[in-house]
Amino acid sequence: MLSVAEARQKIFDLLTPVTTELIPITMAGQRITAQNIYANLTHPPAHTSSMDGYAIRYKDKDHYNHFEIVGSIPAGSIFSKTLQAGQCVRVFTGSFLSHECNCVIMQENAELSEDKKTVQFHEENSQSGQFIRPQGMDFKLHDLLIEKGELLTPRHIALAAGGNNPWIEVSVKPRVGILTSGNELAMPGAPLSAGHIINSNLPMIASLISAAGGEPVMLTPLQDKEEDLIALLKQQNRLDLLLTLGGASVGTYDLVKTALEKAGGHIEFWRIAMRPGKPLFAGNIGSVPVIGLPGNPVSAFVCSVLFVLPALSFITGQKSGLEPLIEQGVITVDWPANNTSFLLHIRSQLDISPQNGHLFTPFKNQDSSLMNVLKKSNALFLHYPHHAPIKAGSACSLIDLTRLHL
Ligand SMILES: Nc1nc2c(c(=O)[nH]1)N[C@H]1C(S)=C(S)[C@@H](COP(=O)(O)OP(=O)(O)OC[C@H]3O[C@@H](n4cnc5c(N)ncnc54)[C@H](O)[C@@H]3O)O[C@H]1N2
Ligand code: MOO
Repeated sequence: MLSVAEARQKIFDLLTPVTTELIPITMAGQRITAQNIYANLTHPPAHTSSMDGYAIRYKDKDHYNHFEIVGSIPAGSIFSKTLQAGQCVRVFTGSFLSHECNCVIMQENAELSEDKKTVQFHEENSQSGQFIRPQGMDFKLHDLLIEKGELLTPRHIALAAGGNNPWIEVSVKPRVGILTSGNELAMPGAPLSAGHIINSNLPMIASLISAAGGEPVMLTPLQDKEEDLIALLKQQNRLDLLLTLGGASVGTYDLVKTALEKAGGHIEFWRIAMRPGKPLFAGNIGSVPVIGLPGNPVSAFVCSVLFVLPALSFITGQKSGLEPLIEQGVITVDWPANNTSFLLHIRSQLDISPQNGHLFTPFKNQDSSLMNVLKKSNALFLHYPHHAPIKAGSACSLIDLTRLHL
């Protein structure tokens, strides 16, 4: 059976990066940059005041009791004169300053004369350059602001926009088809007959795809009927990735793999040495890569973390963010040996505090159908194959799901 790393590499080999598109900066939030973004101007464009007050020549500070006010620079305007000895100019936060203005005194430390033509400063310790943002302090023309492959968070959007980039080249959102099947499944809210359970995987995986920057394409849920599966699979040629859910195992009604082959598709591998998620398969139908997720909700979720999110990163060229990061945490309870050849992903509650660091507690019931345990789990503890029992207080590997916003 393949290891997780081998299976992930085989999935990458099936994938093709999406194309790119040019979109307005106002629409570019949460997208992945397809090109480096550069500064089209310098920011700030000039020396600017960071306070409301008066700008002076610092060298005049100790030589004058009263400074003559020779002008005012409201935001959006330019001061065209050059300050002479003993002169000052009224400034506001963001005012552009000429080069000889190298000290700003806050208005709280200034006393205007009655005729408002002069001002006296009561500030002992003013420094040269105080309350002045030098030209280009943030970035300079042609500076690299954001690299290709970065996720555009609101922080990135501020920088790209501030660098005067009205249009951004981004990766097209990958269209990810989601195909659920099973006679027992009814969508939330649909009439329920005896023997039915709710199709929770479809909403779960759709929300996971959206959260990861993809466009979920929810295909009509099917019954366990091979001909219907074949017909639907044959139509899927406009997707960047197809996820099937359920029917991946060995039961009489686990038809998805054979349906894929009969529809003209190909299975690259089936089964991996992990739990939950052992029956995962991957392949393709025409140009569309297919990942076959197991039907148990927890298995589908864990496989999505380990395989679907990295696949989306690969397709969009995202450099970091969706890869599950393996960290260390300290287990709070004794945990039995892993006597299997499977890498176990144990659902756990992780608590991070400055006093205790990363402490985690696995849930006792690790059944892969339990959505309630999954909801409470913010971490997956990696229990390696053939590992001895673990004592409380030992350091272990884990994946912090909150880092993936899951
Ligand atoms: N004899 C064996 N039986 C099973 C094996 C095995 O190796 N030998 N593997 C087990 C493992 S591990 C898993 S995981 C499951 C996966 O099976 P399938 O991928 O074939 O999934 P189904 O049989 O279709 O469903 C499993 C389980 O999940 C429920 N389910 C399915 N789809 C949904 C959905 N969209 N929303 C909510 N719940 C869903 C389904 O009702 C079943 O209860 O196989 C084991 N069996
Ligand atoms: O691997 Mo299954 O996914 O253990 O429930």
